[in-house]
Amino acid sequence: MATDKITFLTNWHATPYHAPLYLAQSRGYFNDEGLEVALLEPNDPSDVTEIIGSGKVDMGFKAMIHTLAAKARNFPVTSIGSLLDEPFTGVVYLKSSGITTDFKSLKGKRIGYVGEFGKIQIDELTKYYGMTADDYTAVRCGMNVTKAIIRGDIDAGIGLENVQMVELEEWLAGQGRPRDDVQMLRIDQLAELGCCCFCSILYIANDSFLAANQEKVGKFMRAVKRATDAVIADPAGAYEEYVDFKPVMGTAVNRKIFERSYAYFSRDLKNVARDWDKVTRYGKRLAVLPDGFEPNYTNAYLTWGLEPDSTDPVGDQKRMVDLQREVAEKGGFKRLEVSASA
Ligand SMILES: Cc1ncc(COP(=O)(O)O)c(C=O)c1O
Repeated sequence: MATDKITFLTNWHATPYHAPLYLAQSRGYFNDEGLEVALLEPNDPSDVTEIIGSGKVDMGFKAMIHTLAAKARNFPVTSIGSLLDEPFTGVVYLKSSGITTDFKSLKGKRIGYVGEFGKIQIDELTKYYGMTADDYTAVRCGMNVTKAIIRGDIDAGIGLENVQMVELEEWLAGQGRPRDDVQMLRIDQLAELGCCCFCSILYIANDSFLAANQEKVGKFMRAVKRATDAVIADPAGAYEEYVDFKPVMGTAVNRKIFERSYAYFSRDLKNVARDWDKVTRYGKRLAVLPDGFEPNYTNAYLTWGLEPDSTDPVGDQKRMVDLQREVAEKGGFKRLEVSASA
């Protein structure tokens, strides 16, 4: 039996930064485009590209590095747009762990990672800091990195500034401890990448599905763009609707995660060519991608005006640090005005 429904697998269990996807469903934006969409959640985030690449599911969300690696491993997928642009990712630790801003302080520590690539990234970094992969213990944690830090099972773990850091900040506050006891060693800075684009979260599609359903995919992207516009225009209202649809979003921690994710939403959903070039080079450096590998993305399904690329991506990152610090301290919804050429 066949179904006309588009199946869509998220990169993580339902999380606050998935708001545009769920809003497109709850407001009927998919239906307005004549689409029916089944939204699915993984239990192991490392399954996602394999499931989509093998055609068991049509579309989904995944980070850039995983999307590139999927193609290299013969799970053919293509990114057709961006959900989150460059959310800061790194080794998240509590000051009490003895870890400092010096990478070498990871020596002898237990570092949690989600699925696979976190370990590959840390292993590669150890070389630059005169260490080897045996100088620390890598612990695979799946979606439980925050819990493992709280339980003391690991000394630090790979996470996002707008998710795991927020969870730990709120846990610390609940214990009467200062929120800034949680810190991050940013992987992009340690690896001198100049952007956190390897962790940009993308809309991806199975290549055969894409080839056979171009019009449908264009409609899908129109629906999520409409929802993204709605989230950016009225984040508080959009979030209330998300809570109605997914009651688990209604916690204080999830509201904070949403505030901290707001600045990272891509407004035009564009795949940024410069970022793909950088991460393709990084993937080759990590030996995850072969020489001559061509990145798998297209903006062909984004049928609205795309914004010009930023003229100062490094400056944008610095301003983003300040903006996120302000949001962490004061709350609210703030976005960066990106410096773009006219
Ligand atoms: C968003 C995101 N999650 C998780 C990871 C860690 O990768 P893995 O889940 O394969 O360990 C990365 C690595 O870049 C990432 O960008």
